[in-house]
Amino acid sequence: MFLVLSLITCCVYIIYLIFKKPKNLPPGPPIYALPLFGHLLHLGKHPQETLMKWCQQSKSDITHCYFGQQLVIVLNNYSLIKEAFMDDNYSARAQPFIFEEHFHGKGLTYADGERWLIHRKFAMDSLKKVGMGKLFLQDTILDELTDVFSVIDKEEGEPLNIKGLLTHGLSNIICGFAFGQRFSQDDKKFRHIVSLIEECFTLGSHDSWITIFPLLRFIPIRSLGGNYKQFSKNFKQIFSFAKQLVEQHNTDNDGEDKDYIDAFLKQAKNDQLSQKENSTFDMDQLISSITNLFIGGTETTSTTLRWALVYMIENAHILEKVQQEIDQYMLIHNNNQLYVRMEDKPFLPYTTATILEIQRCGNIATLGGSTMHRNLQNTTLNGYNIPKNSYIAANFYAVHVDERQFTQPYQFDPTRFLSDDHKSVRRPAAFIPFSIGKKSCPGESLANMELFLFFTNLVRAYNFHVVNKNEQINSAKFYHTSLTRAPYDFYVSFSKRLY
Ligand code: HEM
Repeated sequence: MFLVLSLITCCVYIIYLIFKKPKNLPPGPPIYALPLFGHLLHLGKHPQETLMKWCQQSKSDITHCYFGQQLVIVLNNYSLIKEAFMDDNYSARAQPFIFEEHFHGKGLTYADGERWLIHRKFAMDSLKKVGMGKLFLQDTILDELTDVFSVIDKEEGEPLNIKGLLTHGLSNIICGFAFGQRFSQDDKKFRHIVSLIEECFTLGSHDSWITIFPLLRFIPIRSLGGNYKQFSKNFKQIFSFAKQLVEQHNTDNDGEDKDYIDAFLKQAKNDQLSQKENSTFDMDQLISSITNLFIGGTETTSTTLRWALVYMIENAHILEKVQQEIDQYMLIHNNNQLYVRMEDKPFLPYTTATILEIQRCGNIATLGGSTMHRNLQNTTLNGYNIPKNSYIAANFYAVHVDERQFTQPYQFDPTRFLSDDHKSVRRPAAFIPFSIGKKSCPGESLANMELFLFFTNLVRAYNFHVVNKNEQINSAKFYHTSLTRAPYDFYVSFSKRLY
């Protein structure tokens, strides 16, 4: 009898936990949350688009839903995202199982509180010292571009999937200036690591079965484990690559810090010598931070550049205008210069506006990667209660197609970023591909430099086309959403331009 009563009590308690709902939450979606699964099964292939639709249906820019049992508050407009992300209360990171399991709250992206504050500042300061955001870094980027061009030249006329090539070049930039080592395009081991990162971006997803039922990973049935096993295997190899970077580092350097690893190891030594209690400068923290910077600084920029190719192929008249602007400017002002450089940027407003429009339409930041926040205290937003430890999802996609901010948002039109006389660039506040607030992307200045130098020089040097245009390229359909919103693989052939 006692056993039966205990069982009934347990069941009632579990049902209570499943159905208990905090009071005065933002409106919910038009679909009921399923026990255990929440709304995950209804999010579809492109969650940010579904969430935007749910917001529109509930006529509210803020809604709630459940990823499994986890309450998620979705912010669908710029002012709500700004209000939340400027507030320290929202500065913690969501910890989906697949990341928590690998980072254990260490590194830059998945650390919280004091640890995150210390290491975010340390990383920003030391990366700035070695070049991030500084003009001299462009020479490193242009060296990498030279290598990318030499591979394109070898393949001239042949269909080429530029993804691996771009990702390799961009990883090398962060590896070279931040970690003190670069790898040639022929380096098979590095190529392999880069391909693992690319694969992680496709495999990692917030809505896998493992996220809802982490214990499933112990059941040896492949379909239940989903992509998790491969994702985890890849991550372990990337961590071990980061470890090698540290081990191969020359630690006898007492002079100027040459890179981020140098600066970190020196700080760790100082903390040890001064017997600092609770120092967070340990090996796990270093390896996790390197992995965050390496992964964060690689696929994101490469995916944006692949969107650039997609939009330029779809909008040939815009590509022509960009090429004309660059050709005319370089012919008159910098005829002897091999490459377009950062100093030329103010004189290329149409080209710069085109890059911004590629970022707005490409919308690579999704909810599945490192973009969801978590609030540390119970609070209110827009008059609604936001319980402590909710996941806060900024729907950047919804912001960038919000008609109140961008007229005719589904049209690819760089002139929206130009002043009335088309002579300078204007950036509306609601353009936030790198997010806003204290947790916004620390790699923004590096990414902007890479995008400008890679894009301008690529379209100046080459024309490109797809062999099977109709089948392969379609910005409205031809993409997948996982850790980033990225075009499917496609092949283009390049031909050299005369300029
Ligand atoms: C086009 C390229 C890029 C885009 C669109 C992008 C976008 C973003 C976004 C939206 C976030 C989340 C911000 C938030 O939580 O509010 C983020 C975080 C982050 N990004 Fe980027 N990113 C790019 C390139 C880079 C690069 C080049 C690096 C490396 C230097 C990098 C490193 C990181 C790191 C470490 C974080 C986590 C920051 C933290 O939690 O404090 N990203 N990025």
